[in-house]
Amino acid sequence: MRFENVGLRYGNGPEVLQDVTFALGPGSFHFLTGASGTGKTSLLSLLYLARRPSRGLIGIFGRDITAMKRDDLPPIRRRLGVVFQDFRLLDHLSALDNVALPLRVAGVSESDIQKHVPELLTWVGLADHINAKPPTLSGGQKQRVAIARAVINRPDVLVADEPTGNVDDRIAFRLLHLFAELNRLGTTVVIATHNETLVRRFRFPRLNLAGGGRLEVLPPLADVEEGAAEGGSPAAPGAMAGVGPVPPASLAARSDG
Ligand SMILES: Nc1ncnc2c1ncn2[C@@H]1O[C@H](COP(=O)(O)OP(=O)(O)OP(=O)(O)O)[C@@H](O)[C@H]1O
Repeated sequence: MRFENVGLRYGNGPEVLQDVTFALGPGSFHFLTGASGTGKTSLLSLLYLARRPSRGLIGIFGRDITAMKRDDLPPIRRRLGVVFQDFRLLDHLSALDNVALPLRVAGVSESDIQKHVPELLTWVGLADHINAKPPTLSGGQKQRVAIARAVINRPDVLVADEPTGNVDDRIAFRLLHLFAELNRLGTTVVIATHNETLVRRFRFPRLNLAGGGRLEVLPPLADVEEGAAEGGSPAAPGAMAGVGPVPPASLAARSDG
C-alpha cells in the first residue's frame, strides 16, 4: 500500500491532509497517531477506499486505485478488514451473525461458521453475548463484535479506527494482542489510536499526523521506564508481557477464506 503526495479536502475547505507520502510493506504493523482533528479518520477512509483523494496517488495490492473505476473497487474492498469508529453493526442481526457476515460472503461452510465465530467471540470476552443483538450491548461490547467481524476472515489488510476507545486497558491489551497475532499470520495492520500506553507497550512504528495535514513516519515509541527496568534492552516489535493465551486456532486456519 502506498500514498504519494496525497491531499484531501472536504468540499471547498482547506486540505486536511497535505502531501502525504508513505509505503506500507506487506505484513507490516503501524500505529496511526496524532491529536484529535489532525486527520486520522480521514486518512483511514482513504486506506479503506471510502473516499478518493483530492490529489496524489494511492496504490494498493500493486494497483493505482485513484485511476480505477468505482465498479472495480469491491473485490479490493473484500480484502480489507475495517473497524469503524462507530462500529457499523447491523442492529437486527445477532453478534454471531454480524461476525459471520464476511465468512458467508466468502462461502465458508455453516458448520465452520458455527464453530469458529463463537470461539472468537468467546476469546474477545463475549461468550455470554453471542446471540445478543447490538442495541442490547454496551459500547465496549459492540466494539469487540466489530473487531471480531473485521478479523475473522484474516483480511490482507486490517484498518482500525480507535478500536480500543471503549474498553478498559486489560481488554485493550488483549485486543492488541489479537491484532498482533493476525499480523504475525501475514495481515498488514494500521491502528489509529490515542492510547499512548498501547503504543509504548507494543512497539510498532508510527504514522504520525503532526498537524497541518502533514504525516511523518516514526520509529516505535520506546517504553523508556520499562526498558530501563530491563537493563535498557529494547523488546521486539509487538512484544508485551503478561498477555495470553493466543487467539483461537480458528483465525489461523482460515488462510484462503
Ligand atoms: N465529512 C467531513 N466534512 C468536512 N470536514 C470534515 C469531514 N470529516 C472530517 N472533517 C474535518 O477534517 C479534519 C480531520 O478530521 P478527522 O475526523 O479525520 O480527524 P481525527 O484525527 O480522526 O480526529 P479524532 O481523533 O477526533 O477522531 C477536521 O478538521 C474535521 O473537522
